[in-house]
Amino acid sequence: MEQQIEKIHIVGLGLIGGSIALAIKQEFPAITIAGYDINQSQTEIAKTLTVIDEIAADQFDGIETADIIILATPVEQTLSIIAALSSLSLKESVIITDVGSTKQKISNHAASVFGGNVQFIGGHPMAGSHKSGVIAAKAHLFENAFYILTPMEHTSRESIGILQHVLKGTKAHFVEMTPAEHDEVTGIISHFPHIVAASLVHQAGRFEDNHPVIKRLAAGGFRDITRIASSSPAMWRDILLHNKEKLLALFDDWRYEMDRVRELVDELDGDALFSYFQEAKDFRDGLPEREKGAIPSFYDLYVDVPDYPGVISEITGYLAIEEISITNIRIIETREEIYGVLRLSFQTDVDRERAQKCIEKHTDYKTFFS
Ligand SMILES: NC(=O)c1ccc[n+]([C@@H]2O[C@H](COP(=O)([O-])OP(=O)(O)OC[C@H]3O[C@@H](n4cnc5c(N)ncnc54)[C@H](O)[C@@H]3O)[C@@H](O)[C@H]2O)c1
Ligand SMILES: O=C(O)C(=O)C[C@]1(C(=O)O)C=C[C@@H](O)C=C1
Repeated sequence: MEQQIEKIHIVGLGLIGGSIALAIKQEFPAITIAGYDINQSQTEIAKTLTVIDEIAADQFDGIETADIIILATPVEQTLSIIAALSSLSLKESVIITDVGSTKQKISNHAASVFGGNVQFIGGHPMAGSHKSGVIAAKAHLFENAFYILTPMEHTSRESIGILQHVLKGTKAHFVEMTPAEHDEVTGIISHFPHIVAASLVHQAGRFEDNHPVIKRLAAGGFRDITRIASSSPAMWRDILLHNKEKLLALFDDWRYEMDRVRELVDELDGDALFSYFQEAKDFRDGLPEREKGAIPSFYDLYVDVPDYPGVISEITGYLAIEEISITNIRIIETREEIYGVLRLSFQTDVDRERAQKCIEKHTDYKTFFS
């Protein structure tokens, strides 16, 4: 790598900015990472957790000496930061990138603001969480995920190589596409599903007056499909505002889809309904699990546990001793006799395997995962 990267400046120290900082630091401990977040407490937590080495007093404090600038704010904020950056004296060789979930507006804005004078490379790690904030940041958040890059026409291959090298610690797989293709694809597999998740929650909420028990009865299916409805409202407001055209087309497509299913139900067409679910199952089961591409947001481990008070804290206590973090825990089945099944969810399959070994070491509870 020709250019020596000594300092990285990150604006936005939340889940993604923090996770990228941790991943870079893990791979390149000698690189200095300075960071700023508009929420002072986020900045302070990031420093306390050594996610960053230096606190930038404001968005651009010390940015003139940065080799790489990473914008990790909600996408509407990214636009205004790009505009502000254009009037600063930055390193001639500086590389600027973002992590936004939308690319067209950001890339067009960067092109109009920077022209060919700055190496701007749009970026989007296709992994994350419904959680927000630096407290949720993890170095391995992007492991095995796709990291989409949307370079500009004048972006040099050398700059792209440098950025990919610096981001090597993410253990993500880099793929390049145009901003337009990016917004279309992510509209289908990310943005619109978030609208659907939130709409299902609104629908349940509308029926809660007549059925107050709805919240208590909401089980795995509703919880699974609506998990992402717990994501950051600010983030998703901005994403929808940035991807309006693609999403309007998807609303039309969704209406067609709902009318199609409605008709099958109305006609009590059992065969067609069976095929409808079978084809969906085949597609969903075909999603790549462990290779490149779609990765499960969580890796689940099932534990057969005796149904007595304290069994959950017993299990989590053993995992805490070995510093194995859990992303979710739930009793998913209570059998007639004395047993229940705990479903423990982990961010990676490495954590899951460590947990399985830990539980088998400390207990005789049966564990299993698919
Ligand atoms: N959450 C995900 O799963 C995910 C995945 C991939 C990409 N992204 C994208 O990453 C970006 C950040 O998302 P996140 O999940 O880290 O959200 P987050 O809420 O965890 O972090 C965003 C941070 O930016 C800060 N911020 C907002 N405006 C700012 C400004 N003007 N200057 C400095 N800091 C500012 C906020 O205080 C917050 O701490 C978004 O553009 C999002 O679309 C999110
Ligand atoms: O894992 C989650 O909770 C996510 O929603 C992550 C997710 C997505 O899959 O839609 C959300 C936004 C991003 O731009 C990329 C990934």
